Amino acid sequence: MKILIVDDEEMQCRLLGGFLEKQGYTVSIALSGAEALQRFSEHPFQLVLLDHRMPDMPGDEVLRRMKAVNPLVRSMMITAYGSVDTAVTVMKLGADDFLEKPVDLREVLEKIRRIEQSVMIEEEAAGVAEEADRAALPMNIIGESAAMKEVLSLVRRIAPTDWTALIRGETGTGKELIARLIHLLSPRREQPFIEVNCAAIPENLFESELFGHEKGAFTGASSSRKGRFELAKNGSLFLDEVGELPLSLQAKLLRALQEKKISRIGSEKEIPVDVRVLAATNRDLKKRVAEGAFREDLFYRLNVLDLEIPPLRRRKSDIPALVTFFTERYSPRPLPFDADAMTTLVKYAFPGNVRELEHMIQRITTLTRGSVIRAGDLPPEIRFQQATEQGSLAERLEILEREMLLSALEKHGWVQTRAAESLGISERVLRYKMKKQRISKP
Ligand SMILES: Nc1ncnc2c1ncn2[C@@H]1O[C@H](COP(=O)(O)OP(=O)(O)OP(=O)(O)O)[C@@H](O)[C@H]1O
Repeated sequence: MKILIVDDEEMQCRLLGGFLEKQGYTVSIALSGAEALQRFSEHPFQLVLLDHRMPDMPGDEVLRRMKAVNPLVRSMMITAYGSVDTAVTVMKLGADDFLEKPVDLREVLEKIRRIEQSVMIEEEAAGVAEEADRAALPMNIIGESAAMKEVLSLVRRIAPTDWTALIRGETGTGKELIARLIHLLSPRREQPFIEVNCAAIPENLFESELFGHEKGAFTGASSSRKGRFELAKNGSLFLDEVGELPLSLQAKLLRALQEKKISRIGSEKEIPVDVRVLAATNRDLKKRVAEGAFREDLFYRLNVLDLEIPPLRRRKSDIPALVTFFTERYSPRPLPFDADAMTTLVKYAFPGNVRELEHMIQRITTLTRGSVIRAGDLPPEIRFQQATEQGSLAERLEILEREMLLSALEKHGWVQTRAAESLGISERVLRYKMKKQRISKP
């Protein structure tokens, strides 16, 4: 992205310009409104950072004239602290965002990256990347809903870069799947994709897992071992559940990300590591930062690209496609869901998101003997939710009965005599109820 900084304070321009260049941006500076307009007419800048108050021309006037040349230019107004009371006023001046002096560099970076993301999305909407969007994905991902289409579109745009991405979303929404997709769409696709589940590794083993160790570095280190950073060399490192990373390790991770070098435990030698880091969390990391449980600097380092995967209940139009997709995956024979069953599923909130749906289909396809799945075949929690909303006593009892039958049968390895005994009914009654509830041994 090409950025123009306009401010009559030269020091301010140089400071900001130097910082943004280090972040990989192409930066030019102009020390007056007139100079800015001159430069703007000569170069296609995509973003302008403008001081609101300049001696020769107010910032908003400069911006107005720039927009006459290029209406798509993005802008941020820099205002003296407290001089413009609300963001709304700045937006009225025509800017996309604003910054207050003294400028906080990290804030600038965060805001610029947000603008970049929104530019990408807009270009997408304008059809710039329509062709790329139609190209098949290198893996099976269902994305029928507008929300998922937007996620996939953003993924296609950011995949070729080396930027770190923070993938946020509730459990089971598909964060890991998206991380793998980013890797497969990136120039690193032939290189390893290495996963680290930050919640699963005990704190005392973490450093060694991530950075490796030399022989004899600690008791039990009988041979030297590469850490996952090294294993991911030239590829991508996926830090799952990054919010669980112990504070003691956050500083070490940050250093590795900043310096792009690591040292194994027990060695002074620095090993360069070229990895792209993708992180995922189902926690509110900003809140963790506020609570002091997560380092703010690490958060900004990871959150260069912010990808949010919406929960399934907010993209219900994906449910039918996912149902078909998983049924085809798990059922050896065609097994359609009737309209009633599908409606029941679409109404359900899926607190466990796509993973819950996947497991449910896996279970149903093995348990059901019929050739069509009906609402009655759905697990009790799904039917029960419906029943609590609208069901009669008889319906609720039926659901409860099904749940009890299934759990007794599973508990007793589908030995009907024992299941019947545990339920306090005869085997004949059990068989009758199983037939009525369309339950058969998987
Ligand atoms: N859009 C999708 N299309 C097809 N399969 C999906 C989709 N989203 C998720 N899945 C499947 O759902 C399951 C859960 O996805 P995944 O493990 O990526 O979720 P997650 O958000 O990383 O979960 P967690 O937070 O628990 O780690 C996986 O088997 C994945 O393949």
